[in-house]
Amino acid sequence: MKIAIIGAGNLGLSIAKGILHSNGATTMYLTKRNTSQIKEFEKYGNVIVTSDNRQAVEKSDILIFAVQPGHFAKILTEVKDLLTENHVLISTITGFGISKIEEIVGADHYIIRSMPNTAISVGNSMTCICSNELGAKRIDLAKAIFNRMGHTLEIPEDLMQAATVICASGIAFWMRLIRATTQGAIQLGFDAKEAQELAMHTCNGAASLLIDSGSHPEEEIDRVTTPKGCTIEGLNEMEHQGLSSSLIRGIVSSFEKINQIKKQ
Ligand SMILES: NC(=O)C1=CN([C@@H]2O[C@H](COP(=O)(O)OP(=O)(O)OC[C@H]3O[C@@H](n4cnc5c(N)ncnc54)[C@H](OP(=O)(O)O)[C@@H]3O)[C@@H](O)[C@H]2O)C=CC1
Ligand SMILES: O=C(O)[C@@H]1CCC=N1
Repeated sequence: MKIAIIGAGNLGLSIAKGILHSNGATTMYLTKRNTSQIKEFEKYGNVIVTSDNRQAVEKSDILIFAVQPGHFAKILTEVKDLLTENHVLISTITGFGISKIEEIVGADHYIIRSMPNTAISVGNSMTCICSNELGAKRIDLAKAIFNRMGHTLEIPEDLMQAATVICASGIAFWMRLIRATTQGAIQLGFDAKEAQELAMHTCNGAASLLIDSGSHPEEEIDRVTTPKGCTIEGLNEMEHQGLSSSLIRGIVSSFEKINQIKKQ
């Protein structure tokens, strides 16, 4: 597969690393205006770093756009005359709907919207995807690309903003929970490195339990909470302090913000 990542910033480079990690491309173009910080990627023989978006589009079949929303329309306009019937356009851009993409390049292209997260760099993204009418013919291809780098779920486009909050911003939310757990562990006597090791592997174990068993979180909680024991004591105190409520409120605030950004 010949892949171009237009906008090799935080997310674009995470995708590039995921693709390299999974040997997922025959050639990969990485573009940004200032290429000096990412030249090192050319040490991988099949990677070309350039600021020339048109060259990247001409030489690739799969185009993954990962620029800031304010830059996207200009870039699509810059390359639209080069788009052929073979190109698959995959946008990761927040709040930029399929209809807006079609307005610029036309509806006669395979257009996919995807919402991965930065864990794609280590092959463990949760990626939601949807497509335009024609793009439905390439959705399995897009799923295959993202499944090599984590887990994929096809969703209706009107859930894309919610998916951004849960999956993309979600990385930051879970990081803060891991960090807080680490701070608690330090207070209980572990050094900082061990505290983080304990926190992140326990987090990983909790998610793996649900993924492997398909069980509900409360079932797993019931298996841990000894009557009159320390777990239920801690859990109830966390809830008295608003743990679930603050998480839900944070998610809803994030969603309200994303909807404001979309209107701008
Ligand atoms: N970060 C995340 O976790 C996630 C981000 N997203 C979405 O992905 C998009 C990118 O986000 P993020 O990676 O954080 O943003 P960044 O600002 O880190 O990356 C955007 C990149 O685009 C490049 N760029 C700007 N203009 C051009 C241009 N004309 N041609 C080529 N490249 C250009 C910039 O580099 P330069 O200035 O050198 O050109 C920059 O490296 C956003 O729309 C965001 O909403 C979605 C899911 C997760
Ligand atoms: O914070 C943001 O607005 C973007 C979208 C999801 C991740 N980063």
